[in-house]
Amino acid sequence: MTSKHTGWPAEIAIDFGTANVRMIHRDGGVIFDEPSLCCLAGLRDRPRFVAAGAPVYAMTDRTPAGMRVRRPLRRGVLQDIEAATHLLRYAASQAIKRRSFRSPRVMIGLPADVTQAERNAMLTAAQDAGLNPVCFVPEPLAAAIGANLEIEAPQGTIIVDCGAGTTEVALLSLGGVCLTRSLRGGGAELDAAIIDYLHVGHKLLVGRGTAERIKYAIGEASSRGGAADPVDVKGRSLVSGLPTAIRIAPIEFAEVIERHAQHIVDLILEVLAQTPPELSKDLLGQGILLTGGGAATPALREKIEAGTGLSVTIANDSSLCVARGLFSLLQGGDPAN
Ligand SMILES: Nc1ncnc2c1ncn2[C@@H]1O[C@H](COP(=O)(O)OP(=O)(O)OP(=O)(O)O)[C@@H](O)[C@H]1O
Repeated sequence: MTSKHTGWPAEIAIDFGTANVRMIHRDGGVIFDEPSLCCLAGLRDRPRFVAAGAPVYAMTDRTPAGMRVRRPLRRGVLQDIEAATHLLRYAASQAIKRRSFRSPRVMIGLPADVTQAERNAMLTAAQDAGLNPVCFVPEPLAAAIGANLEIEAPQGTIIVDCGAGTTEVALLSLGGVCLTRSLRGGGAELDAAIIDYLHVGHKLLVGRGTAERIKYAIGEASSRGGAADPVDVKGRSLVSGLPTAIRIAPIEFAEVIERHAQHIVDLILEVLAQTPPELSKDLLGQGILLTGGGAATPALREKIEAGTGLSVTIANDSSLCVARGLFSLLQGGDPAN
């Protein structure tokens, strides 16, 4: 069936994020969901593919000389076409193992405010990986469809897609994006802020994976009402140079998390200030929907509610909203119709 959003039918769709890449098949749903990582070895001008996706997660920050873990996207933007091509080729080969399709028509989600250069870079990576032809879909639209929002209605809806490298706020109505603002930063920047805090405040050096786990632990503790439970943190002491473990009360990270959430609140306020009055009025009833993996960031919902006066809902399985929306678009429509 032809998708009304793309004009032609696609067999597979890709949600290529800063942290995770998901490949979705028209008949099989999400058939690949792994970290956006690629490991290459050897000469810089002629690198050899070692691994991509999930196996590379454990290699991060642990590679020997001559081997490098590369992240194709940074802050939501494709910055390493070579690594992206390897990762897409690997993802497609894993998917093809389970499905039989050749040179599939592909739909790729991109930030709504993507530049032509960024779009061209993604097109090159996909084509070099043997994925052709390619069409693009705005990610906030896919996220809204995946969250079962009635996007076709003549009614304003605000969606905030909280990814690892981008945070996008989009005002949607009548099946399209009316207004969008994005922050080239997301959950990965919060991880970096946690690393900085431990560095300066505790003279402890930790890696990105540890910082991300601290973030999850704080969120879990506060969701089960145990916000005071200390979090175990392991790393290298900057004073002794030795492996070190310390226990930290989550409250210590409150300021770091607050600063991160305030950037998102400011972005939403920017969109609200430019929203036409009829759509603005709709938001009093509709509220704001959070999607993306970062939607569960501790205290984010409360901070947005306090800053905007609007109700905030976190979508179910928020990190999979874009993938679910792309799946729906592959089938030529959206669940709202
Ligand atoms: N429970 C949680 N609490 C806080 N953050 C979370 C949680 N689960 C996932 N995240 C964060 O969500 C981010 C990944 O979300 P997602 O998969 O939507 O991003 P992405 O699509 O890869 O990135 P982008 O769209 O920005 O390029 C990571 O930064 C991760 O740490």
